[in-house]
Amino acid sequence: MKRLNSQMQQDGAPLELILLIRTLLAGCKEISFRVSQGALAGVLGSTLSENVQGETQKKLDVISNQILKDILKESGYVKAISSEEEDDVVPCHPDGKYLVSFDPLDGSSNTEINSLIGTIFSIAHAPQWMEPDDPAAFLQPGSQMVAAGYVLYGPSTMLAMTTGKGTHIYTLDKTHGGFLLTHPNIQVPEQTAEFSINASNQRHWEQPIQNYVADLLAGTEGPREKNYNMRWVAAMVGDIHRLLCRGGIFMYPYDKRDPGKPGKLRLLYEANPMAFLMEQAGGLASTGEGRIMEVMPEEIHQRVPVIIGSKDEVEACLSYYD
Ligand SMILES: O=P(O)(O)OC[C@H]1O[C@](O)(COP(=O)(O)O)[C@@H](O)[C@@H]1O
Ligand SMILES: [Mg+2]
Ligand SMILES: [Mg+2]
Repeated sequence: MKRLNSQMQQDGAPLELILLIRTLLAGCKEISFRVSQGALAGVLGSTLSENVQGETQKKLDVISNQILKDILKESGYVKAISSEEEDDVVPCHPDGKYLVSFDPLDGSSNTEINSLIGTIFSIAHAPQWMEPDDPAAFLQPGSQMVAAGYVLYGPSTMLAMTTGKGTHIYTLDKTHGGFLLTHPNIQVPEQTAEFSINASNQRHWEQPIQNYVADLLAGTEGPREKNYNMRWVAAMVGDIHRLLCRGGIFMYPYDKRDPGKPGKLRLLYEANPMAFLMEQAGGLASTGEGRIMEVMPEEIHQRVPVIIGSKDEVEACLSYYD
């Protein structure tokens, strides 16, 4: 079975990017071990401190963030980091060629119930003019990413990654510690009968999503003339993994609760990397108004609405916005 290294070489990734990704994944392997220890490691539960987004941090969030930060700072390949768990940009090496954005632990409320969680990351070039502590360099559209992916900590630890030449899924062989290519060049089915949305927010949704979901729920008696099933992992990383494996549509739409928060998910380290993976697998990723990867970020923790998944179904959803 092919190893991660040879697939990245075959896809034409430059050596320094390959070395950076290997470093990042060494951190993820350590997170995978910590996560698998669960309550035994004494790492679960809340620290009762709040992160920049006002959510209570779980200890594993803090630990995962520290692991990735330390390993990337020491590597020399990275000029600066932006992380869900850091208020500001973290300066690294002045000569580092890359910028890394990550959500160290996505779906962290799932840690308490031993359910799916993961790390999401995106990598872009660091401009030469940039000072390592300057957040401005992170404000580039997702179309500038050179690599993106996630590591899913489930019954097995899996990596989904793209360097712009297709999306590949690897499985961590825990006997020797390497990621092996188990699902090369995946293609998301264009059609689906499965959708994911947190329906408890329904009263807050904007009208196009209200109308679209109502038509899905109407099943064979409605205009879509087919019955849909619903799935919700409560961790974007788990929902997107299901979509990559068998298709579907995932939505965290704009809702009317707080005009300052256009959606829940963060552009740099949640929406953009998932959009890159999805597009490279033949799917689509939109805000409802345009392609996620073309959104120009205004700040590093910016939130965006997300409509992502099987091509025909995302297009059907977007037709409600016309
Ligand atoms: O079920 P909810 O509360 O609507 O939120 C679920 C969403 O929140 C998130 O967990 C946010 O990620 P974090 O755990 O990194 O804050 C997404 O992964 C997920 O899709
Ligand atoms: Mg998250
Ligand atoms: Mg998180």
